[in-house]
Amino acid sequence: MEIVIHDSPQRLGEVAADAIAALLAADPTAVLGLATGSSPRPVYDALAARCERGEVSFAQARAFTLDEYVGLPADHPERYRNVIDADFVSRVDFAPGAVQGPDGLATDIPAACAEYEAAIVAAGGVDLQILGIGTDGHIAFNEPGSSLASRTRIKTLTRQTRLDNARFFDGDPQAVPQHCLTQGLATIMAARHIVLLATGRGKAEAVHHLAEGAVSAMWPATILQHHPHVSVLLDSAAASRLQLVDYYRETYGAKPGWQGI
Ligand SMILES: N[C@@H]1[C@@H](O)[C@H](O)[C@@H](COP(=O)(O)O)O[C@@H]1O
Repeated sequence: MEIVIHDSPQRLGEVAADAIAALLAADPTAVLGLATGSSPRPVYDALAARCERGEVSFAQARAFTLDEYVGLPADHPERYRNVIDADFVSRVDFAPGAVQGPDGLATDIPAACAEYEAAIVAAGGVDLQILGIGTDGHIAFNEPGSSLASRTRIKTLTRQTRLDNARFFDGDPQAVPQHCLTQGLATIMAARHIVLLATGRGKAEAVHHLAEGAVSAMWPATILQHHPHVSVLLDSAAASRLQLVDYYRETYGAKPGWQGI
């Protein structure tokens, strides 16, 4: 797991955008994993700007989103599919139908989850997965206690996550759906490169567990310690509880410029 610390979220976004641009330059048909939330927005802003300048194209690429609330109407602005469209997909040149997400309105939820897993496999798997992290250490919507071997399924959100996400629902935690569909931890682990972004002191405890804690379903993101290629992009506040912070800064500072993340 590589830890990269920069104080500007824009700089973190550019580091992740560099990795995605390099991937697409090598393989224009690459498969991306997209995350909703505020943490990845600088990545999407950087990529949208590059696409507008003609420096990167998603025309042949495909993408899968991580998770979705169950039961939000198709036109609800907080439906994750609509959020990712507004934050990123509508700002670049993906072909129609190239971006898929779990169907939170499916009548047969287990079948929809199985189909989603099959679609990711049929696309050849995810080459680069963008991730955020919840304050309780969840990734996608894999809450504490999630099976470390889980696949796409329905989950119940914790009170903490509904409180955290109430800011998108006029501050009302009760308005945040109680259920979601989410890629499982094993689904996420199958991605070939994982780039996780976290900023702000509120994420410091979760980031400490992610990088330096014991692997445990109580902190689901810790499963990433078992992945061979994870890049964790942090600001100083999110990195503030890391014991080896000086070592991480020295290591990244001494890295050859050509190497990328
Ligand atoms: N399901 C999403 C996660 O995918 C995201 O990582 C997390 C943190 O969001 P933010 O980046 O806005 O802090 O929020 C939600 O719960």
